[in-house]
Amino acid sequence: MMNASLYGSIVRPSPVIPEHYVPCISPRNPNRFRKESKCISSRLSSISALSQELGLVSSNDVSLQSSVIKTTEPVQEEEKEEVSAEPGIDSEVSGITPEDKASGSPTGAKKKKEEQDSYDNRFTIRNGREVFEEKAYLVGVECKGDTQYSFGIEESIKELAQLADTAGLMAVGSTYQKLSKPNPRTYIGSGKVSEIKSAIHALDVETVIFDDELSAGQLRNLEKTFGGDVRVCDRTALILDIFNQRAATHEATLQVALAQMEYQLPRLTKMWTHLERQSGGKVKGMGEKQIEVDKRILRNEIGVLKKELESVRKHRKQYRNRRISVPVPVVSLVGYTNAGKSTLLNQLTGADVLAEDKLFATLDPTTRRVQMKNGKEFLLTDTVGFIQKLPTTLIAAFRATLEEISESSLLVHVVDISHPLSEQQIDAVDKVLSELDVSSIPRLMVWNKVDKASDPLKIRKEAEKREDVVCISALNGDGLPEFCSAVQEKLKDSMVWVEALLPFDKGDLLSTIHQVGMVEKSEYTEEGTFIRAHVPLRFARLLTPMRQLCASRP
Ligand SMILES: Nc1nc2c(ncn2[C@@H]2O[C@H](COP(=O)(O)OP(=O)(O)OP(=O)(O)O)[C@@H](O)[C@H]2O)c(=O)[nH]1
Ligand SMILES: [Mg+2]
Repeated sequence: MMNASLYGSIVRPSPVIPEHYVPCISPRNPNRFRKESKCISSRLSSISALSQELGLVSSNDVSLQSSVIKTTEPVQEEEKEEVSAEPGIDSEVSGITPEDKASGSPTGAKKKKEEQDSYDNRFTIRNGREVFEEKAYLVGVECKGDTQYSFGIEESIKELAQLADTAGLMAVGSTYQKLSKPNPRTYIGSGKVSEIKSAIHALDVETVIFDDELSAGQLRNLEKTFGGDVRVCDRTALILDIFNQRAATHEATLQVALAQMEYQLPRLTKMWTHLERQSGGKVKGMGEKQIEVDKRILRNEIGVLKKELESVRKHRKQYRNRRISVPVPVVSLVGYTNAGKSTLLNQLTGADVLAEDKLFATLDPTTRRVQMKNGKEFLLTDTVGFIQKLPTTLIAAFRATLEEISESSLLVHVVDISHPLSEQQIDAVDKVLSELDVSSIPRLMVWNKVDKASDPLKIRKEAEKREDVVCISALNGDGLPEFCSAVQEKLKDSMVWVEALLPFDKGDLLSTIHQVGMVEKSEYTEEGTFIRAHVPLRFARLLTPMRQLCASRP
């Protein structure tokens, strides 16, 4: 069974794959089994399990030999290499050698016991599930002249560590490299590969996480070089894994499962490696056949998932259409993950959306009605947070959910202004928004967490100078009345100006106009009530006959 862990770790079975197909095995300890263990890597577990179930390859048949490191690939130009370790962690080789561990001496036995104890302590509860806290080593590359991302490499790796923590991994060290372009075989240069290999042994690393998306070949080459039981994954797989852990609704689960499978499809090369290794590299043809079978299974699964998603979305659309028939403007909260969107929704509506200091706390949109003191109201929708280098597969998978955003009357961009990288986070959010069809929707920017900023006064003064910025503290409620007024003002931008004469029997309509529109004049006449107001576009259509009535008024 031990070799099953080779296939990467454990993902919750996709909705279409029966649970018993997916082996849940604690890494590096064949005696520990966890049924719903949710460890890193969205790679291959379900597929390999399926293949085994079908008798295509047996995990028991796969023998693991410790791989010999051969870094024969051409050396990539390495302009500057820098190593950093997490605070308190030395990325140099530590005192304990594998030989010590294996020794049967009394100190060896004591060490072994300590190791077992610390191993046991690494099972923690994340997102309501027990996960094994794998030791992860983080690797980044800064490409010279790459202006695509405004985050610096160190900042990006810090964020990767946060993502790893959210996923339930323990980052034990990190390193990065500045290159003119990534190495096509191993992403990083061969010198850096060797350095990471040393760190893996010294720190007992189980997973190496790269800050950028790796190709199938790069993943395979790195795994081969690092050795059989070290997992290699990238930022995308990590984010997918977090989403997989966090998905709470049927639709989110389906979306994430689909994104994971689409991510896996071009990376299905693992079987080939195993089969090749199994018989001394002479079964290439057979391995390729195997991959084709796997790919076919995966494509079928993707087809089934897409169909299921379609039917779930139909239901949601019907619900949304029902909501649209009520002419209350919809305001969507967008922003970087952890900016405080859910906290704001909770404060304004008394909702109970999970808000916590972790990345991607929210995956599903939640909509609640906000009733203001002046009787006006609007609907507020909380959405999934964005992040720099957001995988395109994920944007595509969540497109339907994000459609909520494109149908809203106003976008409120929530910014964590206390964050040292708030400017960069704003850029990253704008970048994602530019990929969605929302450029015509008015926007309002909210600087949140002013209470946490080092100089709140300076921030407030800066905000005053700018148009469309409101300072708030969603946590303690500061600035929320100003926020609601700013929303009202902004909503005007998406409304149309009407003058209409409402017959007296249309009293309901009149009170709705007062509720959702901005009435400037309301005058009783002999024929009915004459009003001048800004109203939502959908509502203006309802008023068309009365507007004509007004136009024909002498
Ligand atoms: N000090 C302070 N903390 C805040 C404020 N608003 C939110 N927070 C904290 O920031 C963390 C993230 O808040 P969330 O509301 O979950 O953030 P989010 O934008 O919904 O995050 P995702 O769902 O991950 O995209 C939580 O620990 C909140 O308590 C604020 O105004 N001041
Ligand atoms: Mg949230």
